[in-house]
Amino acid sequence: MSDSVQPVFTVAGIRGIENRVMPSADPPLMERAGRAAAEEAFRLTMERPGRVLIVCGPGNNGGDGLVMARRLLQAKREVTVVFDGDLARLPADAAAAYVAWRGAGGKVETELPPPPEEGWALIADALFGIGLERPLTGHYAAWIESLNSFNVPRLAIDIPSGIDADTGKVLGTAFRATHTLTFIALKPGLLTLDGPDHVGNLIVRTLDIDIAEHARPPGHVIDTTLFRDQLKPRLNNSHKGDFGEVGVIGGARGMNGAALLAARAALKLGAGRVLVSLVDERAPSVDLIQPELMLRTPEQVLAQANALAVGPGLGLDERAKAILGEALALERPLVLDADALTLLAQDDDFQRLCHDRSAPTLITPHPGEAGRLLGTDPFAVQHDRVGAAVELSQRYRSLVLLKGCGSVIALPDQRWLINTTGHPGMASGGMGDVLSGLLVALLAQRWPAESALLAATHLHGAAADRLAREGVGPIGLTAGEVCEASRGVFNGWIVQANQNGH
Ligand SMILES: NC(=O)C1=CN([C@@H]2O[C@H](COP(=O)(O)OP(=O)(O)OC[C@H]3O[C@@H](n4cnc5c(N)ncnc54)[C@H](O)[C@@H]3O)[C@@H](O)[C@H]2O)[C@@H](O)CC1
Ligand SMILES: Nc1ncnc2c1ncn2[C@@H]1O[C@H](COP(=O)(O)OP(=O)(O)O)[C@@H](O)[C@H]1O
Ligand SMILES: [K+]
Repeated sequence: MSDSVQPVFTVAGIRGIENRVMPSADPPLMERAGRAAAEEAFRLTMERPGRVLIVCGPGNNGGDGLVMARRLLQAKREVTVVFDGDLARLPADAAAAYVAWRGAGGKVETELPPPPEEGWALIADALFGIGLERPLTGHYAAWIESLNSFNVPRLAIDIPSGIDADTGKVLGTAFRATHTLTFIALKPGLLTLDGPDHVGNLIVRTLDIDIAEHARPPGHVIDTTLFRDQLKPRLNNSHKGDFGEVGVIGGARGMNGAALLAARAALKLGAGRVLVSLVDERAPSVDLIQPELMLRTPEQVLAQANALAVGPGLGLDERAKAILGEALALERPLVLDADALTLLAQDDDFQRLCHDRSAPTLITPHPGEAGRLLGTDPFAVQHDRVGAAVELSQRYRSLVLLKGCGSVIALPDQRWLINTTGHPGMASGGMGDVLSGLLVALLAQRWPAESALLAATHLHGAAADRLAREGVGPIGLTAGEVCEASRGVFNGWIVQANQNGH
């Protein structure tokens, strides 16, 4: 894994690093964290200096806030600290931070005071960090609701209070930050589910810890360096046979478009030839918008394609089952999406076939499909997206993409990655079909399965992000537009990856 790729740690992993580093850390980690938070406060209030409100909780997150407060006070800034915890039960570092704050002449409020006449210059949330262990209720919840109502910069220390650091779930209520300064490394909860709606601009401060020296990260954030080796310009002396033959099977009655979208996406991402089978006897025999596509029977597609995507709009009938069975028996890279996943979830024989394959299987469920595949429901999946993706990968011996806000990829060796491209404008019909098409195009071009899944996932979101920047969406963005834009983004990546002689 390249050094520049951002590591992601669960709470257990962060605690492990803390335990190894803390005993000999000089200056202590809390001093470093508080100083980093004070620096961020200076930056955020540069244009509008004024009184900073820091709300501190009963654990070490509160300690970070108290160090931050002391640093600001020592720099002659006006600071209001709110803390109503039990001094006797403060952890040692936080208790020391409290004593130092009082020693520096700092005062402590036990209730949220009204803002000064000119308003708060900044609100810092140091209530709860990675130690949150149950939903916020009572006065803490009321404080958070009140803090969220101020239209000023709102800085979360380590993680917005109320967000579960491992899952991104809101526990009760959660601070809505404009900025989050997180320590040591990223946590999954900042990147997936409700996290992204609460963190604002995300800043990581490692606190001068060389993480690689202390732990192997279980997760990473996807970026283009992870598949840069595959981003090669084509040789001049190439022909279409070099770029594979994609097969897409789906598109039952009323769902023709799903398979056509996937097939068009495969074409736009450079597959040499794209065969598509619409399992609807009355389907057209040509795609007049994209006549380059070759419409064939399922049998022809299964026989010919060197990588297959099965499922978009496939339906759930006997014919669909027969096609899925045959596709699983072929030792070629296989993307299963949509109805193929529902069929897989229902049938032990399919599951056995899937488990025994030696060619890569890539499954791309949304939380509903993932729930079926795991025998649970979408709520259980969303409750722990990373855990669900890893479990799916193990159970189905597949590479898994669990879609949604902060898509999670899990690999059979238990590594996982989170994708940060994309936006809620993508929550519209056909988006997943386009992703399947992008993915199968890379597989047909003989990309390794892992690189193909990372690249297609990242590209799909990056294309949607580019469109939104250009005013195409987020609202009203269509899957077909993402398909078109993916081509441009991908070609740009190839140019970029091959500059400077790489
Ligand atoms: N341990 C260390 O040395 C360092 C810790 N750091 C900070 O410390 C944080 C973790 O500290 P802690 O482990 O003390 O955890 P927190 O400060 O996040 O919170 C733990 C405290 O909150 C209570 N609590 C949890 N959920 C609650 C709820 N819903 N309602 C009311 N009380 C609740 C717990 O009983 C405990 O007293 C990190 O997020 C980071 O900000 C940093 O200073 C870096 C170094
Ligand atoms: N809120 C969101 N943020 C980021 N990406 C999203 C969001 N909602 C949907 N997407 C992406 O859009 C795609 C939707 O796929 P899917 O649910 O299978 O749609 P469909 O079944 O209509 O094809 C996935 O890649 C998903 O990750
Ligand atoms: K916090």
